[in-house]
Amino acid sequence: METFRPVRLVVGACLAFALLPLKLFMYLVQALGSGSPSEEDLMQSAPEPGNLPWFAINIGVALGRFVELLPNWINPPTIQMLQLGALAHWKASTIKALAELGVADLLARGPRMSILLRTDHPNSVRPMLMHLGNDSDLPWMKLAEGVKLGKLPFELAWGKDVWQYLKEHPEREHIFSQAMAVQDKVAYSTALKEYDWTKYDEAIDIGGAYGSFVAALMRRHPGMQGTVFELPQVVNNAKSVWAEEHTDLAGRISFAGGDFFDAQTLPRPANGSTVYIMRSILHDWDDSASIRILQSLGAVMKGSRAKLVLVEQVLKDDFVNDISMRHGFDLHMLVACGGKERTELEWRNLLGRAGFHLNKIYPTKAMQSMLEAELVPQARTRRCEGFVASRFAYISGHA
Ligand SMILES: C[S@@+](CC[C@H](N)C(=O)[O-])C[C@H]1O[C@@H](n2cnc3c(N)ncnc32)[C@H](O)[C@@H]1O
Repeated sequence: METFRPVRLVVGACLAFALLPLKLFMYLVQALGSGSPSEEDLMQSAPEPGNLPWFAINIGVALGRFVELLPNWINPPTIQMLQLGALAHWKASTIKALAELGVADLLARGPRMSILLRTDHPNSVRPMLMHLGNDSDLPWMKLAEGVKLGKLPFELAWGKDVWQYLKEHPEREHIFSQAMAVQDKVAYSTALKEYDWTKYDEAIDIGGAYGSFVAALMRRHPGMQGTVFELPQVVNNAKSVWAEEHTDLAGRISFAGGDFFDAQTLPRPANGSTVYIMRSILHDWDDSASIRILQSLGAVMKGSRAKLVLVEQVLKDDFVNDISMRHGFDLHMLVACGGKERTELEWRNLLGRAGFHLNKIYPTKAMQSMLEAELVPQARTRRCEGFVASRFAYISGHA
């Protein structure tokens, strides 16, 4: 039987009150430091956690986890479970409804509310919340049914896979591609800083949506050429976006439409040093589809010195006590497209099975890491396969 322990209440309340002066102190420092922020400050301010030192980020994360656990000391388990199961959903649904309805735009001239939901804020998360709301809520409701039937929740909800759905609803596809650019706003420039991109003079972004990542990369490295490779209908929109938003990069960018399962349509590397980038691509797909994508990329990289950089999450092996965004996305990928987030070992195995070697993982101060990989020369792959086969024969012989 569950009991509500008064001791917990007292300890929890003490801890909460102990944190209050700290919070007040932080508000005071903020107020003294900047005064009341003007409309212009709010519109232009783009906080850059990428500039914070690692120790500050680690302390922040640890403090955050600690504070997150405080309600567990105060609320009885029944309330906690209801909050997790219902309140969290109601809060999220309200915010997604505000995003879809454009309420923050309507309030722009009124009290300063929900500024990050405004369409015109440089760090607006509105398209991401619109995608997560309108397109993804229904599939989430089909999670239990999907598990029972062994079917993808997205397909149960909409009758087709996410890529076909987006193709048939161009207005939702536009929101989805804009939502992908939100990754640059929440991940800031950390992926651009934590890896040495100067060794490349060409970057080919495979499944690059509207090319926001490659644009930021090219701006940072003025000698770099770029290519956005996408589905034909997306690449057409990408061209219009570049004609409006990235005119400073005109002449250095190319566009190619195709299908990353078909090597014939993929851009080949130029003579210099090329990096193929796949950001948030393989987490959309299960292992067998991911291997097919990697293999078609391997076919065009063959014989060149090109490298592959995946920008993806790397899950920790133990996820006890960690119902974080990372694991939330792991489930979301399953719901939305049958994909998954992967641990380091899973990435290493996946790349290995497709003929790549994972050189190194570069963590960033955002959720994603950069995984640098290169194609293993065929002779070496065959030697490895031979070695594995001989070991297998040896083990079977002794079993
Ligand atoms: C999760 S989004 C990532 C977009 C982009 N890399 C980013 O991080 O902003 C996946 C992208 O893959 C593209 N895509 C899906 N299937 C594709 C295919 N068969 N060939 C090429 N691109 C594809 C989608 O259009 C979409 O833009």
